[in-house]
Amino acid sequence: MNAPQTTTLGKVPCTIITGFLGAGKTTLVRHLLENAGGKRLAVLVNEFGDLGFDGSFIAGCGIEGCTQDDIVELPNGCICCTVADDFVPALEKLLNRENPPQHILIETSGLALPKPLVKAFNWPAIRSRVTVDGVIAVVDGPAVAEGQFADDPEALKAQAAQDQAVDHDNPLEEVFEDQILCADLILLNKSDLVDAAGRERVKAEIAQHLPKAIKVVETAHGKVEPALIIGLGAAAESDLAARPSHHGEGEDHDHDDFDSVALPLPQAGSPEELVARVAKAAEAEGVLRLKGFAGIPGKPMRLVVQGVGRRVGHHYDRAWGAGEARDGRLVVIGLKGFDRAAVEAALAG
Ligand SMILES: Nc1nc2c(ncn2[C@@H]2O[C@H](COP(=O)(O)OP(=O)(O)OP(=O)(O)O)[C@@H](O)[C@H]2O)c(=O)[nH]1
Repeated sequence: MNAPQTTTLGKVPCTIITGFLGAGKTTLVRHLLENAGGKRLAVLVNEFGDLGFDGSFIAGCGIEGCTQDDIVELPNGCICCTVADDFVPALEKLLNRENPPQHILIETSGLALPKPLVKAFNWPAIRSRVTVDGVIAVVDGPAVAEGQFADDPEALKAQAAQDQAVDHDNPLEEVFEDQILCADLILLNKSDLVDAAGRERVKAEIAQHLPKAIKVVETAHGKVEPALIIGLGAAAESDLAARPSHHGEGEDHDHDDFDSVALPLPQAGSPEELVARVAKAAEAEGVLRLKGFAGIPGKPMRLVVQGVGRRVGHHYDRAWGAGEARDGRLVVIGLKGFDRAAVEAALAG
């Protein structure tokens, strides 16, 4: 392959939004769409679970000027591993539109590594047409504060004592590190759930993982001035060496560490009852993320349930369509071998 061009002139800028499961990527994308200031945006959204949930959630938001065509779903698991089959063709399709977007937001799945995606911008088919304007890593403040991505300190100590290069054996930590190491800007999100001391601890933890200083901006519900995110002009595809990764050239990203399943979510008598069931499911060994929707008898709206770690939230997002089956569904993502039986038992009530 020839050396990548470094000019960004005439290219459509793309912002890659990365961040662990449930960190707040979709929330940020919605905020950016709502505050696009007249700019024609399009969104490519990739999910690990097969529910097509994030896409429907963004598309159903009723944002003015944002049509169904502007939201493209890439549901095949993990964008970083399906670059040739899914990502490049989807991007070309957007660029070939009669009225192409002025800026493209790409929301990766929470388990995707951003670097292979940045690299894909050097593919001959697209490299003269698009550039990575910036990679934004959304960090789940409370999850980091609670040590979710911390390695087992005993294991690290043992490795160091044996003079072995310190290698993370924690798939959560590896994904987290790869995501922040690729970033041009980090959003410390869910700042409303962490006190000031906690936020400082999280920043120190982030800094510990980074070889260079990257700006960290505190956000709640992804509310950030869009100009901070859009228009960074990073041309990240020409700057790959500055973005180290745990996963080397040609090395496969090990999805075998994680598992996902879509389960039916039976109706419950009340939102509280449904949330209680989902919260119980969230406690099952190895579960990382739950999201889905269900019907509540007598309610014309569908109820969305979101679990990140053990925190479960809910809200009504839209009315059920006329004749639409009110079958609830829940995507559960966890570490390989998570306790599916316990999840199913919890959901059955
Ligand atoms: N309290 C609080 N909740 C938040 C914040 N940002 C997002 N959430 C909630 O966290 C949950 C996950 O948010 P999403 O935006 O769906 O996260 P995501 O990163 O897109 O999730 P995946 O696509 O599954 O990886 C939702 O219930 C959000 O409402 C925040 O700043 N504060």
